[in-house]
Amino acid sequence: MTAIKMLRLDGNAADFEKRLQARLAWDASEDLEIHKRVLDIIGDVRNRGDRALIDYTNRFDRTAFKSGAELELSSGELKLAWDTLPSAQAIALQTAADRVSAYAEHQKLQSWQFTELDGTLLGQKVTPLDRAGLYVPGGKAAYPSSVLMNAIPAKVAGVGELVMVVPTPGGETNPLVLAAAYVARVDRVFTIGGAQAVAALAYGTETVPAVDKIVGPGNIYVATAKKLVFGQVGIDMIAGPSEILIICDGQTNPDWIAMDLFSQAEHDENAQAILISQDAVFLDKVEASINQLLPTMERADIIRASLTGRGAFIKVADLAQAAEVANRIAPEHLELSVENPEALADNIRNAGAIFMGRYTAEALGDYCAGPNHVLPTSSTARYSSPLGVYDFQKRSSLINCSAAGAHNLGKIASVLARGESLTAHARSAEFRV
Ligand SMILES: NC(=O)c1ccc[n+]([C@@H]2O[C@H](COP(=O)([O-])OP(=O)(O)OC[C@H]3O[C@@H](n4cnc5c(N)ncnc54)[C@H](O)[C@@H]3O)[C@@H](O)[C@H]2O)c1
Ligand SMILES: N[C@H](CO)Cc1c[nH]c[nH+]1
Ligand SMILES: [Zn+2]
Repeated sequence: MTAIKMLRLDGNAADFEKRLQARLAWDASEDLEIHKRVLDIIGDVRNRGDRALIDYTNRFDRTAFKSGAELELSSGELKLAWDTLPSAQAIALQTAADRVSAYAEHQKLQSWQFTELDGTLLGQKVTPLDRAGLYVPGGKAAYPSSVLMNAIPAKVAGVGELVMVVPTPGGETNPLVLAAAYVARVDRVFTIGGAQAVAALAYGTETVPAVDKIVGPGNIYVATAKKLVFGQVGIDMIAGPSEILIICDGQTNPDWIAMDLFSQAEHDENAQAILISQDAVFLDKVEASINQLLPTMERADIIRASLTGRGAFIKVADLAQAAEVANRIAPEHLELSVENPEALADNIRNAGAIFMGRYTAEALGDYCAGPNHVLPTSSTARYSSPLGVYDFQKRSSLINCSAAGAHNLGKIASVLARGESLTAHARSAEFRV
């Protein structure tokens, strides 16, 4: 096995910015081809409904479904999966679900209103979505934890109906995924994936009900489909390959840091794992740990491809510069493996989730710490936030004018409406003055 040599970047080099951006760039060379293929799939599912859904599912997931009804799992199947789960798994799943739920309760938006002096009431009414679609990835790996992370905030928000889709390659259902759907009280589960599942959720078929919003991560076909159906339905975000950025002061066990980098690299050949330190000798030690630990990993090939293709070690002058670089990268996950993580966190503006201190492995957040693991990737943490209860709630403005309020506001509206030459607007307001 050839040793991995991590790409080294120097934060003070003249070409640093250029080299960093090149490393962060997400290869979009195939995008147009995939875009076209996904558009075709969506169009076909819209036109032919279940028939197209079944054809694509059988083709891409190597299944042999004949009718739409076969695509749905019964509530009995979900319960059976839960009832027959080994007790250690059942306890872990339930504990994780309880923690995710307790955290989500803090995120609930509440309706509010206030009354003005003339008796006019203004406010905002918060309403859960009627029906949400949850995409749970299932191509290369099964993700029971993603079931919890997507479904629980929706339930806490009070969504009327939760419809989950998950591909079952080769027709194999994953018991832990089904048990997670049971624990999270998902209402309906369909064994479909990819762009065809997203299209079915967006437009509905004879079997799959159309939803109001689709959430959840997935591969490039899923992400592209979500982009294309946006507008017909809401979407949470376009989640790209997993990312981890670690800032370490050089005092954490290098094996821990190497394994934390592996933890996200093992998701995908395109996952991104980056380490920043002011200590060049420590970077060497972590590289040695990587090479020592890699042969012990089950997903060594994926980790190797990820680290060599998209990983990097960045040497900076000090932790202040490390924070600056992290803000530019705006990673999905940021570990602050330093002596005083609170002080460093004060300087962080852009990150999906911040894991503070040497003991806070990112993996804990993936499963059971409580915060959601569906997070903004590809630098989108500059402007977006983790999946949460608020993604399943919408807001309506409330206006209830008293007679006095209608009089006061009517005069203002009239002037502005006439300024826009919108006479009906003006007269509608004036009638009440
Ligand atoms: N951000 C997060 O929170 C999070 C969580 C879990 C997983 N992930 C990511 O989600 C992704 C999951 O990807 P996956 O592939 O394992 O599962 P997936 O469920 O996203 O994709 C599988 C589906 O892709 C479709 N597909 C495969 N090849 C195709 C082709 N040639 N043409 C058309 N459709 C095709 C098939 O329909 C298949 O059902 C990974 O990148 C992983 O890192 C992210
Ligand atoms: N790290 C992933 C999000 O990037 C979530 C996950 C699920 N299972 C393990 N990890
Ligand atoms: Zn993970």
